[in-house]
Amino acid sequence: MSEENKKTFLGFDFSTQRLKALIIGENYEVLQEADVEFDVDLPEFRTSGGVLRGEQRGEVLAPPLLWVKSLDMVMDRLIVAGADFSAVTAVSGAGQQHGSVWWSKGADERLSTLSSDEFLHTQLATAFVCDSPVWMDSSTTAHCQALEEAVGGAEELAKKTGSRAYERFTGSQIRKMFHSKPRLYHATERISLVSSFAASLLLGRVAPIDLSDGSGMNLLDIHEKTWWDQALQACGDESLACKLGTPVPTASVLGPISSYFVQRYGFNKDCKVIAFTGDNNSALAGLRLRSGWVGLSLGTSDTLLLGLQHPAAPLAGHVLVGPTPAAPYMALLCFSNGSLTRQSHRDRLAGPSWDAFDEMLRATVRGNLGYMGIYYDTAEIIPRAAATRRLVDGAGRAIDKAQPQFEARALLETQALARRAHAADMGFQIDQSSRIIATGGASVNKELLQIFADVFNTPVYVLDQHANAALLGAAIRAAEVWSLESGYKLAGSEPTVSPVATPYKDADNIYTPMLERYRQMIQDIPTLA
Ligand SMILES: Nc1ncnc2c1ncn2[C@@H]1O[C@H](COP(=O)(O)OP(=O)(O)O)[C@@H](O)[C@H]1O
Ligand SMILES: O=C(CO)[C@@H](O)[C@H](O)COP(=O)(O)O
Repeated sequence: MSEENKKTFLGFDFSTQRLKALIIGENYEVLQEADVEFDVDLPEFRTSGGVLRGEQRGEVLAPPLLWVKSLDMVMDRLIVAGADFSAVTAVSGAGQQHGSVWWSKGADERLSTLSSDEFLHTQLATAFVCDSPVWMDSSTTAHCQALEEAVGGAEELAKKTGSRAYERFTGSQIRKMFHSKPRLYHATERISLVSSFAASLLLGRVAPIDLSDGSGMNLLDIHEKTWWDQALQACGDESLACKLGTPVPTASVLGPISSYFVQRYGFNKDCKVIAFTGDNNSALAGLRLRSGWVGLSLGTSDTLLLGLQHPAAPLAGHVLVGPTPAAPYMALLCFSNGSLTRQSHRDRLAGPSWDAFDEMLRATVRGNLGYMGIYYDTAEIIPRAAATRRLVDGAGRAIDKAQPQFEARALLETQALARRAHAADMGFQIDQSSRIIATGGASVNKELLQIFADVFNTPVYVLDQHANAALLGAAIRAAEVWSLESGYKLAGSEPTVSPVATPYKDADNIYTPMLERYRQMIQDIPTLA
């Protein structure tokens, strides 16, 4: 194929701690990639782990301008990596779920008239009315209760929207803004999710919310695939539907890339922007989960993902509209104490090196002589609990601390036990015939994956093409949705997986009793009011 006809596809992942970008070719081979780590590369925003703590208890926010500036930066880094933007045929992306971006009046106009001589962040400095509440926010318990009451109870809300009310879901966050900061609510022209906000920057107008990420708001009827009026009324006023815009299927071509990117970076004016979606939704698309396969995303949060053919009505966990026609619905469980909690205890126990931490794990035996530990550095989502710490020895006695190597293994084994116990409670069927497909930053850690394999008594696999399925999924979705619309047949090869950890024969004997001990331990953890 001649250079002029070369077609490439660009994917972004605006996740909690960094912005990642990846260009793939027609065979889905990785050509270039770059990333921007918010805390390190943009210290002027003073984030820790990509977020800021708010004034009120449980508030967790991120400045949207941080994400805008990271896009300016990652584009330059892609150029340094050798990217040829003129070959990019379509672009799509993923974003951390549930977070809301509050655009000020005139946002659409401003996005469509950006000057290519200047950075995006200098031109969008006043485009937002406030910082964005993100998925780690747990400050909206009262609004969750009010939302459930207004629609006839938790069960009714779960039946319609796929989830009972959750603090981080966008509906209760909007309700909080409407009631506690009405001036900001009314000064807002449009409300985006992080994913649709990011798409807006590429599109040059406020982009629609996609149905898959839109189902993480407690506002969408996941059966009818429209906003649910009763939930909208419970969370805002009659202007809310306009502020949100009409949601679109995730496999939608939104339009051509904005002239800003054509003029500044040399994109072809026919390059298409495909709807962006949530990072877990995008991971599901990237992992191509087959029947019996369970996705395990080890990003800032730990999430378990499952493709579904039909929506179920859970009282815990979430059912979302799926991101691809092959997965019309998906199930998701999210644990907030994931990588950042592992990282902070690694620092405390072993210093800032994963190798040193892994060495500690190797110095202990599977089952950890019975030491177990619950470490919630931040409020936990499953089970709903405030930040706390519980450590027990082999006899089940509460202790304050243990030798560092026991604490290291206790943290990881108890995290894996929690994922297994709650997955079982919520109807995820995982047994020896299943496969776990791990992805995300911590999926490079073989010791951690071995623990998951043993605790679940199930082999663990990873994607061969890339450690980050959300990012790869974004680029692949760009390629496939464009191909479907244009009728151009792509060579694109299926992503493949390889085993990285197989359970030992005695895994069940060791971990089944520990599963029961975990269940007893959480009885004593006070749940959030
Ligand atoms: N070798 C490793 N072992 C365990 N965790 C790791 C390792 N390398 C990176 N991580 C974790 O990966 C996390 C980042 O994962 P990533 O998927 O990029 O997060 P996000 O997408 O939420 O921004 C970091 O917080 C770090 O703790
Ligand atoms: O809240 C959820 C899922 O419901 C989180 O999983 C966010 O989507 C953040 O993702 P990561 O940055 O941890 O990948």
